[in-house]
Amino acid sequence: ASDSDALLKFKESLKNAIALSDWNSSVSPCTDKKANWKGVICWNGHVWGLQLEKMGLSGSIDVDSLSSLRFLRTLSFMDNNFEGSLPDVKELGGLKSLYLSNNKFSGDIASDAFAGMDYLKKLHLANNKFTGKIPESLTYLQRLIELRVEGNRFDSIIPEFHNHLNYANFANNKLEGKIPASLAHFSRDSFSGNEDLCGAPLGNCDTSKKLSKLMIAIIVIVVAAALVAICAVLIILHRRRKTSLLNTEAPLNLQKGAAAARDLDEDEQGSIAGSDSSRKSEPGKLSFVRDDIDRFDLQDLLKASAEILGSGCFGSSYKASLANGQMVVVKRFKQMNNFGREDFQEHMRRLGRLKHRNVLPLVAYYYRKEEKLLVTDFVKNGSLAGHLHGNHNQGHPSLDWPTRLKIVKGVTRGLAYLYAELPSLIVPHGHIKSSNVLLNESFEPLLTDYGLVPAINLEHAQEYMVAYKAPEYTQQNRITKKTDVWSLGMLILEILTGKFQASFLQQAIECEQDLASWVNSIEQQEWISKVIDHEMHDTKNAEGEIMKLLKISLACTEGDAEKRYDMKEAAEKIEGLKERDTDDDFHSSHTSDADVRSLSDDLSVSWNV
Ligand SMILES: Nc1ncnc2c1ncn2[C@@H]1O[C@H](COP(=O)(O)OP(=O)(O)OP(=O)(O)O)[C@@H](O)[C@H]1O
Repeated sequence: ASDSDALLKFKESLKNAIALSDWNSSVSPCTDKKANWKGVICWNGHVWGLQLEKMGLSGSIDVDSLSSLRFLRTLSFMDNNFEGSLPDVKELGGLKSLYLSNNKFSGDIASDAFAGMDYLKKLHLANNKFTGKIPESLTYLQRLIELRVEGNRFDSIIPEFHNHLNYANFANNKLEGKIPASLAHFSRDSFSGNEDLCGAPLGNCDTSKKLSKLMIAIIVIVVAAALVAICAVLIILHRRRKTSLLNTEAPLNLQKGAAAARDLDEDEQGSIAGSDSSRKSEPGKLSFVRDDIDRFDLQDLLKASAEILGSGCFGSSYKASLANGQMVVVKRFKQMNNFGREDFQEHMRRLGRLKHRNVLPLVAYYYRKEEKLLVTDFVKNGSLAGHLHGNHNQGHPSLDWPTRLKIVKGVTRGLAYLYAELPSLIVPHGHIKSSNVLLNESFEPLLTDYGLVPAINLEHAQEYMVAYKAPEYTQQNRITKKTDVWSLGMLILEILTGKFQASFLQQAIECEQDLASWVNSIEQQEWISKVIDHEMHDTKNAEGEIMKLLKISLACTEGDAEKRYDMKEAAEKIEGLKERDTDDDFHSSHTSDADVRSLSDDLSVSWNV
């Protein structure tokens, strides 16, 4: 069967495959390197990979159909809703990488589940509900270099690995016993959250620890038994008293709604504060950080008709239409426990005070220990990502150069404002990417998801947030005041090339270069013909300015942070750009950075960083 038939058959077994609506037999999935179907990665006209992430997919994974894709080397189904046992992946013997993290797969994995997968280099099974033993067959895959199984329910001991893993993560399972010597060089984080694991890099496996645990267990049982006895006595006394009152009392009416609201607020203990931290508890209330909008409460949100906008790396975002016609977006954050309640409220109020035409204001928040909600206005024109990579398939015109320049300038002004207003944050934005740039009716950009790095659990932030994809983090484990500038540069490259920076997804497909290295690998004379997005029509009299912006974006994405522009320089250069080349610099496509015009009059930010 052709690749097209195989994929269409594979799609039949998926549920909720709305995102794959462009998969149809009228066009083949691949033309040479170019993929015509969403989520398909092509090589020489063949399907080389599938990257079906964050699509809300469920159903079953039809491995049989995939096995007829002869060139299939990489598969990712991360961040979906797949359930049930691990698919029979060993049928796909040519796979080099397999990413199944963040689904709901469950059950034991057969010991030979990966037998014969001799090309497998990377395997991610994290954050599912797998149980039982870590499959033995993994330990013999000679090419395996990266293994992530954290956040499951694997138990028993970790087997000895006979291969050379560069990275492994077993954290947050129920593993026990001594860590095998072959894995002892990994960091403690790779094993944390397994109570009964011991040996390097964790503590010694001494028996006294086991004994003291036993003692603690005995004490706990004795204390619990005593408490039960006391409670029993109290209940008997209370019942006696109650029977005497029953004759006079009206029947108790437990309203369902009230009970539900209490459930939702069970850890609130009535202490959600509003904009005034001293305000008394108001369970079930949203905390508003702005005064200029009509208030609504959590119940209104729960009752509103809601539409899921997408699931990002923190949780899902919903558009809610309130009874009064107001439309808001509610974003749920699960991994946001870095701050205690007080500090969280303080931080939200700080973000709530921000006011700039290119910064989407926070409207309200809701605090629970396990989950936070952030509420913003709904922005009708959607995200820049949608306009760059999706909408024109659905009949929307692509963005022209003047609009792209306007967006770049707006984003830069918004970012410069965040730098000025949040000087204590190393990365005042921290998560700049095209889905976090929303466009209003006149295509003025609005930054969202800013200022959140300090609130997000560090491990989660390190894995998913854009700031942590910067070279200074990947190479030297640090982020700096210039890190957001790198993200800005990457965003500008995406805007100019129309290409998506794949490494911003949880995993970079192996052959994918980053955009900056790709542009750098091409001769400058060829940039206009090869690099810039041809959907950006009518660029004839603007090529000089486009070249300048490309150079600025490369200076912003410079790998060596020392040499990289700082925010002030980047903003000045960008402000200097014009929609059209003037006569003077019409032939300036090879001008040096020094020629790029500097400080413009309308740079209105005060620099206090
Ligand atoms: N206020 C808003 N108005 C309109 N669309 C929005 C709004 N906020 C988010 N969106 C869109 O909803 C979708 C889901 O957003 P969400 O923030 O949950 O995920 P994301 O931006 O894709 O990833 P991440 O969680 O990493 O930020 C995105 O396409 C985003 O552009």
